[in-house]
Amino acid sequence: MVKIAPSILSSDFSRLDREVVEAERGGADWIHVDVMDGRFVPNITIGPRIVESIRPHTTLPLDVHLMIEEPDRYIPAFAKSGADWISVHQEACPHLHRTVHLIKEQGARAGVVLNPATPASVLEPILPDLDLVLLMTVNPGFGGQEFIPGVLDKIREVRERADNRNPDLEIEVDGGINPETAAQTASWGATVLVAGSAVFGKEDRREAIQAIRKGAEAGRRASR
Ligand SMILES: O=C(CO)[C@@H](O)[C@H](O)COP(=O)(O)O
Ligand SMILES: [Fe+2]
Repeated sequence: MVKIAPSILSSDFSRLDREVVEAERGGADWIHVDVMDGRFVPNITIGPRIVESIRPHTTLPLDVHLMIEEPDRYIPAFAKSGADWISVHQEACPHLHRTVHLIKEQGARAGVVLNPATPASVLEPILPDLDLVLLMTVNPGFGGQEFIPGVLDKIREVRERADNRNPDLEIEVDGGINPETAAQTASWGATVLVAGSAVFGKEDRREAIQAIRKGAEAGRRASR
C-alpha cells in the first residue's frame, strides 16, 4: 500500500499539536517535517525543538526532510528529538556515505533527497545503504508549488536501479502532490507520497487524505 505523509509545512503552526492529531485521525501514515535553514533553500522553518514538541502527539513515524547545509552538525539533535526517518540532500553532502551512516548510527532510518535537476545516477554507489530515496517533484523551499512532470521518469529509474540491489527501498515523492499527481507518481513506482497544501489547505483533512489515497491506489493498479 502506498503511504501518505502530510507535510506540516502547510499546517497552522500555532496549533501544530492538533494539526498532527487531525492528520493521524484522518488516516495519514507518516508525518513529514520540512526543515529549512535559509541557506540551502531560501526559506527558514523549524528545528529539533519543534520535532520534540510534536513527538508526544502522534504515534506515526516522523519523516524529517533536512533542507540544510552541513546536515551532519544537526543529525544527532534531530534523531534525539524523535525523528524516525532522516533524509539529507545529496546536493548538500560532499561526504554522503559518511552522512548516511551517521543517520543510521543515531538510530534513525536514512534517506537521500534529489532535487529535480539531479540525476538518479548519483545514487549508484550508495543505493544499497539507503532506506529511502526522496525525489523532489518541485524545487525545494516552499509549499504550494506546481508538480514538475519531468521527474516521473526518475521514479522509474530509481525503482529499476533498486530492484536488484535494494528491493525494500522506499521511494518518496515531494511537491505538488494532489489526487492526480498521486496517481501518476504511484503508477511509476512511488511508495510514499508527501502532501502539504493538498492536506492542510483543505478544511476536511480526512477527506483530503482519502482523495490522495484513492488517486494513489488507482495509479498502483495502472502501474507501468
Ligand atoms: O519539501 C517540501 C518543499 O520544499 C515539501 O515537503 C512541501 O511541504 C510540499 O508542499 P506541497 O507542494 O505538497 O504543498
Ligand atoms: Fe519536504
